[in-house]
Amino acid sequence: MTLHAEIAAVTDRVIEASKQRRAAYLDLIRRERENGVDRPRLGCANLAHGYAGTDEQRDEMKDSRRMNVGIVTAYNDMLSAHSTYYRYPEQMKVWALQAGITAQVAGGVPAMCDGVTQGYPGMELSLFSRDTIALSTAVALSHGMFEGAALLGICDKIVPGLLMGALRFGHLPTVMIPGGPMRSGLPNKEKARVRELYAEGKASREELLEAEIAAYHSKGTCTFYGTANSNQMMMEAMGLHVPGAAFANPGTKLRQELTREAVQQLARIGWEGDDYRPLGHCVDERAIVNAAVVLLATGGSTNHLIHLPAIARSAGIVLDWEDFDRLSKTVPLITRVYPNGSADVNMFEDAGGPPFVIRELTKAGMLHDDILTISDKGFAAYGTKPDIVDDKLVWNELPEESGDDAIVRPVDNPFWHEGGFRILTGNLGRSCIKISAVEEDRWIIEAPARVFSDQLAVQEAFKAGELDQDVIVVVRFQGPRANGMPELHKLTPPLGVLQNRGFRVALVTDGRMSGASGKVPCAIHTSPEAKGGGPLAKVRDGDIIRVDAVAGTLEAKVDPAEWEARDYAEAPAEAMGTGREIFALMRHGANEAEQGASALLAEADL
Ligand SMILES: O=C(O)[C@H](O)[C@@H](O)[C@H](O)[C@H](O)COP(=O)(O)O
Ligand code: SF4
Repeated sequence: MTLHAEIAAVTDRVIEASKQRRAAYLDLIRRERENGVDRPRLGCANLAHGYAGTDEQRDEMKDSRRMNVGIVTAYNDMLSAHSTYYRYPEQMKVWALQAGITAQVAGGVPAMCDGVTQGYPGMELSLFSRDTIALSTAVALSHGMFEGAALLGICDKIVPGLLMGALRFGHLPTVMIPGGPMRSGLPNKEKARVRELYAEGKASREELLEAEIAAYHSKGTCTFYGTANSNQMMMEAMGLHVPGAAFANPGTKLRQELTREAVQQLARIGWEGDDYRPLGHCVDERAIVNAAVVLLATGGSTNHLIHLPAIARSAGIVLDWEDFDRLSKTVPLITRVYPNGSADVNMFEDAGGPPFVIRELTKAGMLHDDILTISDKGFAAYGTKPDIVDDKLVWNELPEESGDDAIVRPVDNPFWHEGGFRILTGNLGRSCIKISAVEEDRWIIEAPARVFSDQLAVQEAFKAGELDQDVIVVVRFQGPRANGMPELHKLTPPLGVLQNRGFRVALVTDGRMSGASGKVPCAIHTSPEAKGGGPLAKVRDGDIIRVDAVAGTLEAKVDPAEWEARDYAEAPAEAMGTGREIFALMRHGANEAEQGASALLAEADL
């Protein structure tokens, strides 16, 4: 397969931009393998402490020829997606012994459910929970007791955080182990309809709660194609899962066997054997470009415009929004999964799922098919479908045709000839917009601004009928250094109602939206952020603003001399409560969204 010229050119740009950092990273993980903290170097007391917690396996663990796997788990009952991990370590320890290795829980990491905190103060810890997870992963693996790692995480910031931490131990072979989506409940579009009725006072709270519970009804990942499920698609394209593991439902034989295979595959790629596959070699510039390509081809979450650069930097790789913009102009949109359509991930999986996407993009030369995957079947395996036949895990070729061309299509018959992402630039800064879920007649919005400093005030203004007009809602001081860059997804229903009423509306913010946000045009991640002097701090009510996703511009149409002379609005005081005050260190040190919005990376000069 010949690689598409633009994919090759963007990859070369990433390689060039990463040269020094990547060389330093590869040297670090070489040194860590040769003389880092690991079991052979630990003293007897240290080892005794390390074995005591799993004394039932002490004899096997003392046999240092056996690989010991460190399990890092994000289990909790707050995320429906992660509640499925409850018994995983127990099972994995048994499967490890069967594979001639051992496994221990190296540590747990925190995980926030953005669905629970959406619209509430906890959401201001959401982005920084990613870096907290990275730190917790490093604490777990710093015990030096492991020759491999298994990372149990699925949702939004958890996969990025786990990878950011584990990549600093990139000398270890590492697999990502997903848990799968819950089965389909109330369709996402129906859920959104009831929300809009409630926002208009046409549905009761009881009716809304019933609809929400019918949508989010059991263990497993939510079924919309948001940040969590975008993670799974990207992990497949990076070859960090067992092939095709993304969307098998929890509690099924297939899910169990995929997890067993992950443990057994780790045993096969350990560093003593001749098939050593360290994480830091798997995650290279090509794997990162693969992740960006599948994100764009599937209309994935805009949060990955922040998380993927952060993951990349943790491996010495520099990826920026220009790379995304260029890839988006080349990579076609070949899936329609909510919010970019009405199907959910279970229907996407049944129609062909990630294997279909990977096979089709590979055939079109849009993916690097020579990356080092954790599977020894090679990258082509990620274009095949796992199944249980005669009680055994097998991989089958997919049918040539899509199982449903309203959900997933081949590259030569896409839903749209390009991905759904654009950079916007202008006198309001550098911003991102995802238009794959926005009607084409709303890609250019020009209207008077209404300016807010928090999302609750927007909801109050909506309820008071103050927004019933063409309007560009500006919500500023939502950047990482202001209040932790929360998602403003609770604004989707009121803005959607205004749009349904026929008004021309758009959102402009230095904050984020959810991967589940869709139909309203939103210019997000606007940088430099308002706090500290970004241009959004100059906007005033009534300014005419133009969001133009066709030309790629974001402008306040204000006389330049007046604009120049304007003062910056004062940032609100930093909030207290819900633990926000102890995250000040992460706010104060955060770099720009395009670099990952991370104090961790900024301070470590990554
Ligand atoms: O980026 C994402 O995918 C979102 O953060 C998602 O994880 C979050 O849970 C949303 O809030 C869910 O959508 P609803 O709030 O509409 O249920
Ligand atoms: S997808 Fe979002 S709402 Fe669903 S479990 Fe994960 S974090 Fe929570």
